[in-house]
Amino acid sequence: MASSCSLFHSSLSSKSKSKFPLPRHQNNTKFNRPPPTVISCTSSSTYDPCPSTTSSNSNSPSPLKSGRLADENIRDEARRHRSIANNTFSAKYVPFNAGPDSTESYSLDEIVYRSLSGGLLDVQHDIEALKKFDGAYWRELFDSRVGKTTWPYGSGVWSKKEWVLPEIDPDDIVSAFEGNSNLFWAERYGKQFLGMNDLWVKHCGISHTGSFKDLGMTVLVSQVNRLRKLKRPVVGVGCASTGDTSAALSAYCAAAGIPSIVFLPANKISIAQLIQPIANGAFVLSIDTDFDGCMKLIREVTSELPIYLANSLNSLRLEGQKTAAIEILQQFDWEVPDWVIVPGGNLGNIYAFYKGFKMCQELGLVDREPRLVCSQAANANPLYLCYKSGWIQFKAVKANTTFASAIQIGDPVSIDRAVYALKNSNGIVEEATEEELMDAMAQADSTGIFICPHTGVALSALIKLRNSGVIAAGDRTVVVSTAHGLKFSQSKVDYHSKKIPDMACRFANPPVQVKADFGSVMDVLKKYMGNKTPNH
Ligand SMILES: Cc1ncc(COP(=O)(O)O)c(C=O)c1O
Ligand SMILES: N[C@@H](CCOP(=O)(O)O)C(=O)O
Repeated sequence: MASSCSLFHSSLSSKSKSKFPLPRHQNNTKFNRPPPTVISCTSSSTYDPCPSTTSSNSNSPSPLKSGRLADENIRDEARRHRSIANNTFSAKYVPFNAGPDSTESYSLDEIVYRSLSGGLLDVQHDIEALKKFDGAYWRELFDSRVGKTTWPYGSGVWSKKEWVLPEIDPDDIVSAFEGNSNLFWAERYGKQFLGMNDLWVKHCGISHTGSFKDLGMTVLVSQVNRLRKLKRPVVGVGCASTGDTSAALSAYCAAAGIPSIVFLPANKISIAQLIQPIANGAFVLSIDTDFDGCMKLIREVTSELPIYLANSLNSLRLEGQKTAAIEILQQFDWEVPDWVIVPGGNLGNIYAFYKGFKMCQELGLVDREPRLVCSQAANANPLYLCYKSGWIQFKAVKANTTFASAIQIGDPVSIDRAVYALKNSNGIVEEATEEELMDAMAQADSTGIFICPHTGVALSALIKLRNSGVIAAGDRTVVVSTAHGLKFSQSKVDYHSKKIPDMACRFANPPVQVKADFGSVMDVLKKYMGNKTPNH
């Protein structure tokens, strides 16, 4: 979108003591409540998902107040505890939605993105091993790790490590303690604009690089770190991006000292997004095409060169992203909301949410799943069109320019995953015009939220479903905010400048130009205050 900001020429411009040691799954006993004892370091056949503070070395320096030894950092500490852990959980790649007869599978240490038939892959966990622990066990384990700095559980993703990458050594993990993002009650927005009392925004954009992509990228880059230590041929990690995947990839790679290569569609992402990989030292290619063109190129390149593919075609990413769903349940004290609304582009995230909710139900943490809504920009709406055809026909589209630039995607790689997630959650797909999404963003911002345009797309879906009565006033509804509004400030500048062609910008709030003298300022303020009533 062209920038027209004449109005803005000035300054607008555990150390947790092992709470749950020694589940007795070796003899198949279902472990309902954590026993009160502390883990024994001599027990070689036990698994301690939550490391204790007990030192395995009696000659070690005495613990600091924090429980860490005097010369230890948090990684050292995790390493010391690792000797007492015997991991019994595992995961592997299988063809996505494979039938019960399929025997095709791959170790997560293999470099593979597609099944033999060319279809998508999925990370399949050993659910039977996880089921040896009941829902109460998992709920309490996950709850016990929130708000700590214990490596790696201080991360909202790695606090669910057993369900994410159970076999990775904590020493290989690359984490910025992502996740644990704010789920906030949109009280005024809900009441004023939608007559709702139980509307929530899951702020995944309040994150290390400003979007939900951090959740998946910590997992992918950690696995790459492991692969490189295993001497697998991975010289660098690459992605095509509309700006958020590239930001996350470059940051996590930079933290681990791994080269990153990003393919960006020239002039189609925000300045804030563009500068992120540049600043993080990625090799940035600005390519004269759109995202779908970049995606095609990176797929070709990664099949020729030892560059590991970091887009969500790679199912590892979704293992991290699914933790946002688990987190939502956790934040509601394991109560299930009625609706979760997610903006969709390449369509990995809607499946990740489905998978997170599904695992919680399957493993007994909750008894049902929410209904999912995926919302697209009308200018890039292939999933919406497929839904409207009764799921009969999917056709890629040429994505047109949208203020929701991170979802300007016409040929989503995870279309099959998205259709599966929506069909199995009694889901709905909606779309939003440019005016709808920008108005929704402006209204939400006016209640103090400051969302990105993609979240405006999700809110537009909510508005439509409320107006049609599909979502009821009392339904507990979560809108997933996928990126930080500050990454997309130019779209807000354009809107509040009222300079967007063919858009009324009904909720614009342009600044008032005023002379630098007391009288002029007083005149303007009196006029402004005359319209307000005192609120006693
Ligand atoms: C900010 C933002 N919101 C939503 C999405 C859509 O996520 P997905 O591609 O997983 O559908 C993306 C990326 O595509 C994004 O960057
Ligand atoms: N919005 C994404 C598009 C690519 O999605 P991915 O999840 O497949 O990496 C981005 O920011 O690049």
